[in-house]
Amino acid sequence: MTNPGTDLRPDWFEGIRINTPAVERRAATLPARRSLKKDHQAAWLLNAVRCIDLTTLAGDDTPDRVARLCAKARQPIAPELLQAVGVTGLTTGAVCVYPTMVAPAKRALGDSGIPVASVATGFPAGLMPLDLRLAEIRYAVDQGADEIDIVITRAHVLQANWIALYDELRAMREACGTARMKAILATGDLKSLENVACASHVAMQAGADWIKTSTGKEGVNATLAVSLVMCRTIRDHHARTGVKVGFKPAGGLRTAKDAISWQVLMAEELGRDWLAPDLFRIGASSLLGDIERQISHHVTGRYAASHRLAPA
Ligand SMILES: O=C[C@H](O)COP(=O)(O)O
Repeated sequence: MTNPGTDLRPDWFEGIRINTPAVERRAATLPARRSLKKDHQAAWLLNAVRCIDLTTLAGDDTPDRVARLCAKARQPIAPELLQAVGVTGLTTGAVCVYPTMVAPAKRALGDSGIPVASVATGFPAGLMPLDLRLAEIRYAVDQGADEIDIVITRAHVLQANWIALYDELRAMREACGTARMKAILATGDLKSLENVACASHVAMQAGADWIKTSTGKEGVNATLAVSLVMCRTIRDHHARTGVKVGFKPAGGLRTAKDAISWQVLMAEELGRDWLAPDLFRIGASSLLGDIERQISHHVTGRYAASHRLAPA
């Protein structure tokens, strides 16, 4: 399902005020929430794996590196561990690469059904003429990308130019064709939580299928406070339109604890529907290692019985 979007509706967000200390207090409690029973941690970690956009976005990426990444996406956790917990067919949610790496990724993923996401629109800064940014989207789609992770023009947000932001996002949405679109807000560049909320609303109104925090290249990337604000705008958009928009935190997520904290956020703020890859992705280049270590610990300790591994 794709988000059809709406007309630009500034009245949904203009004048929005955010109580930053309250947001930060609430975000700080999330990693320790009891809503996630310890007994079920392995299942939550396995769920995180299926929601990962396994990413390589480095200047020295090669088709060989991308092929290795795709092999990991197809088999993210050692088969003997999965066997021990009675899980089969686990893959990551997608792989995420630069546009010139889409074709090698498609080849390496074959008939696995794992989607290829491509960044586009002059990632990470987005400071290119719009026609070139749109051409880059069309190139990535032509190469076989199933999902496009676009970056917004931060200046439009900083100048509160919502019409310009909406128009560029609409054009990007159209260039994506049948590919699904993730709108990267680069929240670390946006100066305030109010700006994050306004940009989130505009992106959803313009038809973004997911809103995504960061490129991984900003000084500050995904934080729980920013994610909380974005999730509440998703909730608001859903209440107004009935459309469920997904969320993708990205940048700096490296630990199993991070994977759990963000899932608690999704479960508590948006509900269980937002714990599936259609509505939740974790953008990460180096999160799998720690998750696999923790699952290994669970398997070789007291979590080996598969009946204990269904999500709580
Ligand atoms: O979209 C994904 C990010 O670029 C990944 O950032 P990371 O390398 O900090 O995990």
